[in-house]
Amino acid sequence: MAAIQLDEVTKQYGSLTAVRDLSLQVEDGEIYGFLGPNGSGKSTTINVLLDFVRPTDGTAEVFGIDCQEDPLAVRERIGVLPEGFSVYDRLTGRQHLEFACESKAIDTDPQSLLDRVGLTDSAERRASNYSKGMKQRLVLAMALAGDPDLLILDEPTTGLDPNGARRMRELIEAERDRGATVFFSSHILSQVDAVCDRVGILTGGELVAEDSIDALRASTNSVDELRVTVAQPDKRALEAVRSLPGVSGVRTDGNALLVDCANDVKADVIAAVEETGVEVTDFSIEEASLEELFEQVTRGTDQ
Ligand SMILES: Nc1ncnc2c1ncn2[C@@H]1O[C@H](COP(=O)(O)OP(=O)(O)OP(=O)(O)O)[C@@H](O)[C@H]1O
Repeated sequence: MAAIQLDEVTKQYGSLTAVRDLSLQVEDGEIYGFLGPNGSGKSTTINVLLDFVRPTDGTAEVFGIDCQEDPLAVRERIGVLPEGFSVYDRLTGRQHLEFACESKAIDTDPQSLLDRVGLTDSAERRASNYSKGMKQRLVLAMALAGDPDLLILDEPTTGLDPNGARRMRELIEAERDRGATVFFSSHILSQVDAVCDRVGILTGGELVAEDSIDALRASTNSVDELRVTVAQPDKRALEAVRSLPGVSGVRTDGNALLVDCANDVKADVIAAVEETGVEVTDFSIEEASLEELFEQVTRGTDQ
């Protein structure tokens, strides 16, 4: 059974369509990155899953339970880091976790949850004195209480420094290893690459692409940079590469040729250099950045 099943979900706010005809399925045990620029409908979709928002049309299910018909049963299966999370200023970190464990009727040790999110030393401090990143980790610890089957994280890496973002990735992976499904939204693409099994890209409320990042890279004609190091730089090699179809630019950097080329012509580039009698001593590939990939997929939408 799918962890999340959306069928033709549409949400309209008056004349504005925030989500249009959205169908997607997240498998049990998957890490799914829900990507899109600001205002593309990510939070609206998450709010439909949580029944904070009623869809105008279509259905949403979590582990086969209808999100609108039985939201409480859905809530029992999930842990949530909402977009506009807030903390209780007067409670300490530990008290937050005690409250979360009590309200979920579980006897997990709050300390173990605080340890997992790196708040061990701040457990007795009031949350009002926490930094934004610490508050976010605290809310995340509350979401982890009770080992939910599905974690829904709305922009979990926003506001985190690189260390915090790395820790978040590790935590997401640990949750997956435990057997949980993780569904998280982001517009910071470089932070999802390493962690997602699949991504869905939303623009203007519509799903415009869905696949693994590698497959998305292969399916768009994103331009990679190939660095070909040669024993002896030679003008003939430069000309031979420049005339190849699929090559959009060539320049030299010391003993290397830097070639902007489509994914499927890299072998041709190396062969063309060798055919001129120039020895290739090394080569490496700089893949198109996720931002470029994202730009390609979402191009033409007016966000
Ligand atoms: N309660 C509401 N009333 C009217 N319009 C809304 C409401 N909530 C969201 N919208 C609109 O719906 C669209 C989608 O918003 P949503 O918050 O789902 O996008 P998002 O992808 O989560 O954006 P962000 O990354 O900025 O959080 C936007 O145009 C937004 O202005």
